Amino acid sequence: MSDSAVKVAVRVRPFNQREKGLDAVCCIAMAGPTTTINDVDGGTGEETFTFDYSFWSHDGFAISDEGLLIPEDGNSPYVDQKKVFDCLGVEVLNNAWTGYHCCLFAYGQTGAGKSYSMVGFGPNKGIIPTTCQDIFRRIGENHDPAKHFEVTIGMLEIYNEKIQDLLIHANQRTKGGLEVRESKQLGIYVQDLTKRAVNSYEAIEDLVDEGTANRTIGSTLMNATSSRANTVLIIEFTQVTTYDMGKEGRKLSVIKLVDLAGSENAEQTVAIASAINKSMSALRNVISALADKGSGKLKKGQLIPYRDSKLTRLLQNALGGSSKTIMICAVSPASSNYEETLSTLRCADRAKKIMNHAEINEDPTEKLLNQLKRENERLKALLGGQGVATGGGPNGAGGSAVSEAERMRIVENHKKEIAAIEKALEEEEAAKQAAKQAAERAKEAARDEGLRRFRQEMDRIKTLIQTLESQLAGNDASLTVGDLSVVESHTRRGGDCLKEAVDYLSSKHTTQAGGVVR
Ligand SMILES: Nc1ncnc2c1ncn2[C@@H]1O[C@H](COP(=O)(O)OP(=O)(O)OP(=O)(O)O)[C@@H](O)[C@H]1O
Repeated sequence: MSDSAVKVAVRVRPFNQREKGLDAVCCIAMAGPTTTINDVDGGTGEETFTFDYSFWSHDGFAISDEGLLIPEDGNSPYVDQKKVFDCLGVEVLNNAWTGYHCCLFAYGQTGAGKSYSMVGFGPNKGIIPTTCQDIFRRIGENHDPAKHFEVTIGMLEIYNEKIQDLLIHANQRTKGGLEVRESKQLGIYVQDLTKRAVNSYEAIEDLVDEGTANRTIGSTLMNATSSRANTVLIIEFTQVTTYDMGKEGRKLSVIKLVDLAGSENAEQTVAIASAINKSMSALRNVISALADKGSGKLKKGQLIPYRDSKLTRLLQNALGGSSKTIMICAVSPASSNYEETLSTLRCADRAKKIMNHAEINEDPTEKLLNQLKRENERLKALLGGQGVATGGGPNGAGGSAVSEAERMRIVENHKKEIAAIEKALEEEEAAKQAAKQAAERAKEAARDEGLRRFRQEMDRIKTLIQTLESQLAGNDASLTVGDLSVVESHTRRGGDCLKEAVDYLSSKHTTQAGGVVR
C-alpha cells in the first residue's frame, strides 16, 4: 500500500475575447509551484498558495505553423499542452502500469479552461487523447511474449443527478440512469455501463467521438456551447502475464478521466444549474471533510458525505480511497472573476491535504510470482551485483568476501522462500478448485430441490384433480371457483419449480457445449 496525498495542479488561461474587449486586468501571478491571487479591484490584498504545479498559460506563447500554442522563446514561462501532459498524464500512466487505480479530474469555473486541459482544442490535444495515444505507444514497446494487455473504454455523464451511458444513444438508455456500485476488484464502478474493448488509439478516438455526440449540452452565461454535465472517460487497463507453469497473472488499473461541469455558484448560471450545483457543492463538502480528516480536524463520528451526490459516490475511491489521484484546477486570469478564482484556489488548497491509500490491484498469482521475481533479483544482487566475492564469480576478486557458509545460508533461504511461494500457489489453486466444486454442489442441490418441489406439486395437483373429478361426477353442489383456483395456484407453483430445474439443466448444457444451448 502506498500512502500519498492527492496531487494538485493549477493552470491559468489567456484572456478570452470578452475579457480582452473589457480591458481585463490579470489578478494571478505564479512563481515556481506558488500561485498568488491579488484583489486588484476590491483592494483586500493578496493570497498565496503552494501546489504541486502552478501552470502559467496566460501569456508568452506563439502559434506554430501547425496551430500549436507553444512558448514564444526559451525564457517564456508559458506552459503548453505537452508540458501539462508530461507532468500529469505521464504520472497517470506510470501509476496505471504499476497497477494502481487512477483518477485525474479537472475542476474550475465555467470557461476557465477545464476542457482545454482535458480534451484540448484542434491540434492542441489535451491530456485525455494524449494519454490514450500513449497507452498504445507503451503497449507497442512491449517485447515480452509472455505479456499481453487488455484495454476497455466506457464513457458516461452525470447530468441532473442521473448517470447516463454515453456509448448508448439517448433514446435507448434506461430512464432513471445507472447506479454506482462497489466491488473489491473494480473499486467503485457503474453497474451496466457499456464497456468496449479497444486495440488502438483510433478505436478509442472513434468511441470518444461517439460518446461526445451523445452528451447533453446546455448553455451558460460564460460559454454558449459548454457542457453543463460531468463527463467521465473510464479506461480499464489489464496487464496479463503468462508464466512458465501455464499460470496467468492479472494486474488491473481503472483510470477515470473526469471533465467536471462548472464549479460556480447558482446565481451565475442559468436555470438547469441546480442539480449540477448539487454535485459541485457535494464535491466541495467531500473535499473539505477529507481535508479536515487529513489535518486531524474531522469531528468524532462525522462521516464523509460521499452519498450526497452521484458524482461524489463515483469519485469515492479517488478521494480518500485506494486510487492515485490528480486534480487540475483551471482558473481565469481576469480580476472580474476574482471571487470564483479565489474559491477554486481555496478548494484546491484543501484538496492537497487529502490522503489516499493506493493499492496495487494484482491477483494472488501475480502477487506471488512478482514476489518470487523480486527475491531472485535480490539474490542475484547479493551474490554478484554488489562486488561481493562468490568464490569464483565475475566479481570474485573485488569486494568484501562472503564466506562459503554465508553463501550457502542465502541459497538455502532462497530455496525455502521459493518452496513457500510454490506451496502458497498450490494452496491458492486448491482453494479455487474447492470453491468451484462447492458452487457446483450448491447448484446440483438447487436443481434437486427444484425437481423435488415440482414432483410434490404434481402429486398435489393429481390428488386435487381426482377430488374435483369425483365431485363433478357426483354433481357435488359444494364445488366452488375457489377449488379451481387452488388447482391453478398449485399448477403455477409446479411450473415455477419446473422452470428452475429446466434453467439449471440448460445452463449446464450451455457450459458443457461451449456456449451452444442444446
Ligand atoms: N491554456 C489555455 N491556452 C489557450 N486557450 C485556452 C486555455 N485554456 C482555455 N482556453 C480557451 O478558453 C476557452 C474556454 O475553455 P474551456 O472550454 O476549456 O473551459 P471549460 O472550463 O471547460 O468550460 P465549461 O465548464 O464551460 O466546459 C476556450 O476557448 C479555450 O480555447
